[in-house]
Amino acid sequence: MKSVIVHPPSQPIRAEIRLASSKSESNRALIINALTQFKGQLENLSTARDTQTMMRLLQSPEMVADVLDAGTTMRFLTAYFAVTGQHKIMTGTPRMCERPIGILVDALRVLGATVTYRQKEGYPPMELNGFQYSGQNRVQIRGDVSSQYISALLMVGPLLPEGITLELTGDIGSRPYIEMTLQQMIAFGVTHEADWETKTIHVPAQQYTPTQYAVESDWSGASYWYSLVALAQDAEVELLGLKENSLQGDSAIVQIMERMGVKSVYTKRGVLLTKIPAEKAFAWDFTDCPDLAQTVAACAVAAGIEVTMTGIESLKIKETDRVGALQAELPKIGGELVELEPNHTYIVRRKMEINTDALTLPVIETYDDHRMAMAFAPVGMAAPIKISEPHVVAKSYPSFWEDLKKVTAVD
Ligand SMILES: O=C(O)C1=C[C@@H](OP(=O)(O)O)[C@@H](O)[C@H](O)C1
Ligand SMILES: C=C(OP(=O)(O)O)C(=O)O
Repeated sequence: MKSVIVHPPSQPIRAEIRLASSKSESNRALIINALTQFKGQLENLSTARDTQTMMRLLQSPEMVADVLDAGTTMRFLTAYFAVTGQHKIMTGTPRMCERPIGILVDALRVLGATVTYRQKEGYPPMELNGFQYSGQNRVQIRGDVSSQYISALLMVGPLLPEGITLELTGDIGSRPYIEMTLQQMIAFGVTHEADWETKTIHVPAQQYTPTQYAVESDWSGASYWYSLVALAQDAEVELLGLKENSLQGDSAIVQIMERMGVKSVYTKRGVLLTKIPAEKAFAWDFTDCPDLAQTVAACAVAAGIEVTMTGIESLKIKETDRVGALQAELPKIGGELVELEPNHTYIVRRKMEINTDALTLPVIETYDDHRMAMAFAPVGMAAPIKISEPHVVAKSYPSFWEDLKKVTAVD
């Protein structure tokens, strides 16, 4: 289908939604379980394409590992195949081949991996050609480009003869994802010492213990439901399978949405979202939760809330340049994302009322980015909205449109 239209609901929304499970947790669990020779038992793995791709490539005897557009799959598998000495060619979609990987490859080379770039230095595709431990287990690595490089190295760290010591340099982005990695390693019996003052993480050499591990629902996917409740006239939604003490940093959506008009109450089955009054303006730092930025930006414009956003630099190297994509698409719903301080502080706000004329509906382009589609869909609660290339959601939340159809018309 080329596009879908999301219509405002014709009646109050009362719904229970079983979310997709977290692709971040799933992809870590799969790598770690592979390092137990697949002896553990993983439950509730995500149906996300990124996770399905990870499962397929972990089992595949083929030399070419095509990760499609899955960042974690590319970064985690590169470290896994490199350190386990497998001969592989790592590649992906054209966009994946524009997403940098040099920082991870440099670190793997320090440890003893043989890696060659097949096209452009620092970017996929690359060829992995064996591993011989260099005797050097202390690696300096930038923390401000992608935490996925750090997670990838931590997970293979216990296999190295002397473990691994990572010294993170610069600011640390997406830190909760690093902590998620460390917590999942603990769940499989692997210990570490992390000193966040000196930004040093040490994982001694040791073995993973096969474990039964159940993946939580996806808080990033939950964020679209929060936005929907914020924007609908009358809505109560229970999201099943979420926990108060989550490993996922995107559970910060609870605090953000408390300011945008949604109250969260944890239930036995998940979390119940209800409406409360919203603030008119507030500031939020997205350094720890970059995947929430698009949800908040689209919701802010539709709700008429002014949000000062920082910590969104990493958005430029994700599935698309998400800052550019928001700047191109928000004006179609009457909003703008303005850069106040170069590459640092942005403001997102409404400039004019949303167009509700069915004949001239705004068409939101999605740039092969699942989060562009899902972030703009809830705007349909306020006025009809057309979303282009809706199939993009398959990357993380394949049943998104079916779930949305439980509460409103989508055609
Ligand atoms: O480790 C992970 O599972 C992820 C880390 C984040 O990426 P960065 O570390 O590149 O910000 C996040 O944006 C991505 O969706 C998933
Ligand atoms: C950035 C994302 O994923 P990845 O980096 O794993 O492709 C995302 O899911 O928003």
